[in-house]
Amino acid sequence: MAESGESKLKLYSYWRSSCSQRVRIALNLKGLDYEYIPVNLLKGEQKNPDFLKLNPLGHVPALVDGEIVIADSFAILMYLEEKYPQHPLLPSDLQKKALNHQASNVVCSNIQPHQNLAVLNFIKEKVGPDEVIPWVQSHINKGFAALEKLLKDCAGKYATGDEVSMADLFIEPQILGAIKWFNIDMTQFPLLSRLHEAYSELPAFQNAMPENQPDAPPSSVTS
Ligand SMILES: N[C@@H](CCC(=O)N[C@@H](CS)C(=O)NCC(=O)O)C(=O)O
Repeated sequence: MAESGESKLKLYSYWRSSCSQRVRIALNLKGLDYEYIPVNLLKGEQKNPDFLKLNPLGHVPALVDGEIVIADSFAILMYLEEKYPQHPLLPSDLQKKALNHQASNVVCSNIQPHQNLAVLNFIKEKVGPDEVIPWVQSHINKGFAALEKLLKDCAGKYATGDEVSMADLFIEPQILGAIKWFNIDMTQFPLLSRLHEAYSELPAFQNAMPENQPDAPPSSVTS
């Protein structure tokens, strides 16, 4: 909740954006009320001058907290963690904390950048439309195989133990996208498949799902 005298948090988001979904989950877990401001990536609204003032890279998400503007989901999560410590996203155990950073970075540095809209449009145009899906699949498969190995000895109910932590916020949106948009065969990844099932039970994750966002088209509920 916004404290009295403080303005409500604003999240610039796109319903299908996995990076935005990470932040939506964090806000839900921490019980923070926020205003959802849609940025339609397919219409190119991320390149509008007003939005570029918030993030010169022209990417969602961006979070505005009073006078403070932060873009990049990792930076936003770190900010939320310090300013709103309820429901911590990082364990105090140093090794587990490092593992959370590493697993999160597998998704945000080694998988998601390869499937970004601008990258896919570039491949479609310069290489060929048939190469788009194989390109993304190769990066998702490589990253998911690494996550299976990385997490095999430490996963509990969730990625790094029995509490939801930061790695989970990166993993679930990536799995959803892999299944929904990139036709990944998840039977190759039993641990990630099990985690995906566990996340589907949690209201903070359910409410952050793409189809539950105000800018999701009605057809997305069944697609
Ligand atoms: N590292 C950034 C990446 C942000 C990013 O790539 N966002 C995508 C959506 S998930 C985007 O806005 N793409 C717009 C485009 O490619 O034009 C983060 O984690 O927030």
